[in-house]
Amino acid sequence: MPHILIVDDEPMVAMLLSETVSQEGWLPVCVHTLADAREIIGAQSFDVVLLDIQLPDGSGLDALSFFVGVTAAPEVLIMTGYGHPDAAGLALEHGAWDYVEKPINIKKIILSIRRALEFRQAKMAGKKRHILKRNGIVGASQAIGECLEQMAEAADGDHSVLLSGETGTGKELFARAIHLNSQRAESNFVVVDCTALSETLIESSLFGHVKGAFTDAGRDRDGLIKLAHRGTLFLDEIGELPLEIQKKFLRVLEEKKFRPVGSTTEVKSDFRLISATNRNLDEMVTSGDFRNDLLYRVKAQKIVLPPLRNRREDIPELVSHYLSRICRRMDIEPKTVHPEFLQCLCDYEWPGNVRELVNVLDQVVCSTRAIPALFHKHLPLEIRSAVIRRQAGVAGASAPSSSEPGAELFTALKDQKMLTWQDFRKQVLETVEKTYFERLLATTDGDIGQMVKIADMSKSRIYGLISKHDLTVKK
Ligand SMILES: Nc1ncnc2c1ncn2[C@@H]1O[C@H](COP(=O)(O)OP(=O)(O)OP(=O)(O)O)[C@@H](O)[C@H]1O
Repeated sequence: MPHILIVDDEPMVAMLLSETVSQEGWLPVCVHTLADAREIIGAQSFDVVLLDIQLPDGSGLDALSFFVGVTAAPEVLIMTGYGHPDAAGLALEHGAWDYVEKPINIKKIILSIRRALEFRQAKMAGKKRHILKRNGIVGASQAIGECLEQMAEAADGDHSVLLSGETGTGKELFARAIHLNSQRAESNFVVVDCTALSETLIESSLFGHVKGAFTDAGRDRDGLIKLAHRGTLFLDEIGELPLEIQKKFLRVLEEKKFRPVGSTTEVKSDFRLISATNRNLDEMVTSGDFRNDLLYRVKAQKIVLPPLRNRREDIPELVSHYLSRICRRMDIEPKTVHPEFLQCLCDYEWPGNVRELVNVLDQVVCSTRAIPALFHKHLPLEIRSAVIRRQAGVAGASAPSSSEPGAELFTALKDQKMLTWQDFRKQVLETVEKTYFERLLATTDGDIGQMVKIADMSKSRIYGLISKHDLTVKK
């Protein structure tokens, strides 16, 4: 039910308006000062405000910018004294929906409120359309935010989109999200895995065939392109399409019609194309393995999905999202996660990106079904040792000269003052970590932007390590 705020200091006018509004089935609230209006609008949302100009604590006109500036701002109807055309014009210029002159003509004001409500409904419906369905895309990093913006832009249009990125970065997930948010969402999303189609089958899979077109063609069959009519065709790993098929597919893209294998008649399909690749198609064009004219057609918009190691700050959210999902699926209690477990996941390089992370979590949950808390030792050995090797790589890079922290540990080793391997490793890593961040601070003069770039780590993690070792920029 629409909520109407009436701001008028004349009790008779306020009462009359309130009764009229109620009779229309709308909910009125009356206040007599600007201060009260400001207070109530901060606490409750209204669809329309009927605002008098002359109020005991100021001018409605001056307060107009406040009303039209609040979140989910109401439509404002200014009530002016008779013969104040300037005030009416000013009100409209400053964002009022309409103005009515006093003394109030009930019919006129009801009509104006109705129109304001209709306009508002249409405006809200338009806004709702643009609220993105994330389709399970997790992450709040700047990199993912930029991809979501590009996804929204793609969903708004009907042009071809090329998604590129390493394996497991979410190309198919984003392709589905574009489709779901597009005007084609009600029709099919047809996936064509170009790596899974054999060269002999690819043509009939894409274009369909008629009965008798080849030995096994016992009946007519529609191809995937036809299935995508009015919907979206998703060509996964488009770089794998044989050159001969690329040529035929280019024609389909240009003319939106094609001939099924063995047929003499052309078939039409109105589909939107989204393609994905983890190969460099520009290089494939140079080497003659991909047609330039096709590339030009498939990448009206290109979205590059970042590898997980470049957005490590999303790892904790991904872990929590997938852990609860996996536990739900396996019908087991949710698990808690020890900081060291999470740290190790954040430090790993993730060559297989989110897919690899999901598989690792699956593996961990399977092997710890009855254990409620996950620790570092529950992670697969290859992940733990890869992280250690990576950190030791950093250690190697900052190989200790005798004047640097860390050097004494190596000297200790040379001098045969042996520690246990655990203690030695821990000390080396701690010292090397400190040395690395000391150097990083000195090299960048404490510029966090540069540190993020050089270390390839998130701001929060860098700040965390700097504070752990109590470091400051050395002048
Ligand atoms: N940002 C993300 N948020 C949540 N899940 C993600 C995200 N990115 C990828 N995934 C998950 O990772 C797995 C792999 O994603 P997807 O298949 O979309 O990757 P891809 O880039 O198409 O991989 P490939 O190139 O190997 O086909 C899926 O389970 C997907 O749901």
